[in-house]
Amino acid sequence: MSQTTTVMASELDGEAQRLALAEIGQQFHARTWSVGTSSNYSVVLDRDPLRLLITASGKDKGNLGIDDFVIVDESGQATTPTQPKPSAETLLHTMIASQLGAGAVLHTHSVWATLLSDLFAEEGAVMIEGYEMLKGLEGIKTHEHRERIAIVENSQDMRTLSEELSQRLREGDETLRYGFILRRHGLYTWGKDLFAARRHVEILEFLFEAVGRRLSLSLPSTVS
Ligand SMILES: CSCCC(=O)C(=O)COP(=O)(O)O
Ligand SMILES: [Zn+2]
Repeated sequence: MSQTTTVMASELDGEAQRLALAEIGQQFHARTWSVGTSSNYSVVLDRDPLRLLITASGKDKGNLGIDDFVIVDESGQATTPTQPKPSAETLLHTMIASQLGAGAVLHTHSVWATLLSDLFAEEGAVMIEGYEMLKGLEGIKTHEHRERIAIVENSQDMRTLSEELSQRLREGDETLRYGFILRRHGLYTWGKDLFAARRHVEILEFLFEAVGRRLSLSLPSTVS
């Protein structure tokens, strides 16, 4: 095989993206955001038609191998029959990638996001205000900002869940600008590429922990 053919074959198969997602799994596992088999990660390989590289279902996210991924199409189906079973939550990834044009989607299961999603379920969002780290979210330029991150009731019915979220996104729901937390489940966030999506996970998980610890310490929630 010529050098050009080798490069093209490895791009099609997403080898570099597999390694990048495996590294993210190791890092998120070490941060306790992706322990056990929790979480799933995806990156867009091709846009037209959509080809998404996503973690296979039930894999240890701290120890992903090169074959622990699946290439799926826009409907969440594996593009070839010999691949492992894609994540049970694939439809959320394909919806976000196609509807928002996200280049990567990352889902984590941190303790703080899980607890806050329960605590603020009735409000329908976690409110974050006044923290410098908000500037790590795409487009936010000052700490003098209030962001509300949606809390969505958890479900095992991914088709209904992705349709519900798709509808809210079409309506321009501002609490879905950077992501959402499935109640008692975990965070979904995304970005124009893997770097931006990873940054959003790191920033949001920091902010959730800050809000959670502030409440645990009974510190006032008002910004001065
Ligand atoms: C113990 S994790 C439960 C399933 C889940 O929420 C998750 O994120 C992993 O599911 P997958 O099918 O992507 O392995
Ligand atoms: Zn999950």
